[in-house]
Amino acid sequence: MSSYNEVLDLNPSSEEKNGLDAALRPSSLREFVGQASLKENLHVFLTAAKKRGEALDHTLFYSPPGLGKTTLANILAKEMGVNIKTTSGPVLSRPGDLAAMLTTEISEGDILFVDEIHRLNPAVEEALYPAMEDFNFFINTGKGAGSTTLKLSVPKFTLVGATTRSGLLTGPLRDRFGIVFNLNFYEITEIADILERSAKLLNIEADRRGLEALAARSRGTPRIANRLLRRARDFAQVKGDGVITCDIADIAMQSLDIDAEGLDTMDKRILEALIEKFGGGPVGVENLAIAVSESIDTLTDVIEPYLIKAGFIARTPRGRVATKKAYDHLGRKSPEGMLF
Ligand SMILES: Nc1ncnc2c1ncn2[C@@H]1O[C@H](COP(=O)(O)OP(=O)(O)OP(=O)(O)O)[C@@H](O)[C@H]1O
Repeated sequence: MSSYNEVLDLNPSSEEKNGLDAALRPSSLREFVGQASLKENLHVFLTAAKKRGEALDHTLFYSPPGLGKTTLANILAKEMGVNIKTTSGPVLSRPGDLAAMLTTEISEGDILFVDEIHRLNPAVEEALYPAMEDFNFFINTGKGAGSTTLKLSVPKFTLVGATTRSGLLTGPLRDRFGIVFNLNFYEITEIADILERSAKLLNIEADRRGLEALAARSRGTPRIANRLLRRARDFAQVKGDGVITCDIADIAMQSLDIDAEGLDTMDKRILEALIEKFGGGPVGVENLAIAVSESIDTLTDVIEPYLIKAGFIARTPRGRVATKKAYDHLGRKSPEGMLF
């Protein structure tokens, strides 16, 4: 269990993914805010595939959690006018699970969305290669000398994979995706636009400055923004007149221990450890994780990407270092002649 602030914890429960996330998910590329060049390219690839009457090429989305990979997979299905079947790397534990899905639940042109695709079992991953390439699936039956291999044809489907880092995928799997997109953290104005849409859908009253104040603390991440919106609504109803204003946003964020840069106590503990225990670094991620009692995966995939993007931590070949911005943010004097 992560000790990370609940509101900022990016690993959503399945209730959240199927509940709030799903309710607020845009259903067309037009409604999807931000990621301009990705949208433009995706629009071209979708239109071309539709014109040719073919399935879309296998597509990989990678980004830190909560930036819209699942949303885009669903949009692809809607825009192509096909069905989507959703699963995840850890759930597809045996090649037989994949065979069953591809032969009974998927039709020509459909999308198979595999979240956390980097967590596929190697045997399933190997079975996936010929399915992606030639739409064949090989099943081994029996053992030893009596074993045979059955070849099944599967419908021409599109595999859409999602992962937090493309480097987590094996080379052979990555090479089989014709389309690969990285989603970036969103700008504050884009997050404020997303919040405006969410506020309308959830019937929440808010003014633009209030939404911008929330957006500034959302770590460039729509999932966090939508959560902060709901928490701020509680404060607006109890401490104000129901409208989320800048003041209400400030009160809500202070109560949740989220500072003006969107950092919480865990972020600050990481920066403090980096500066105090490791003299500002460089330090390996393993030692940093131990120092703050957090898992290496959560630190590298969930917490650190934003701290790097926001300029608090720099990654060097010798490890992580605290930047001048980190020293300033914590009110510490930075060493003379800092490089970052
Ligand atoms: N560009 C966007 N415009 C509007 N809403 C967005 C956008 N991107 C994400 N969201 C909203 O943010 C929430 C989280 O998005 P989503 O579940 O697609 O993220 P994800 O990258 O798949 O996360 P994870 O990696 O944890 O599975 C959803 O409610 C979604 O509607």
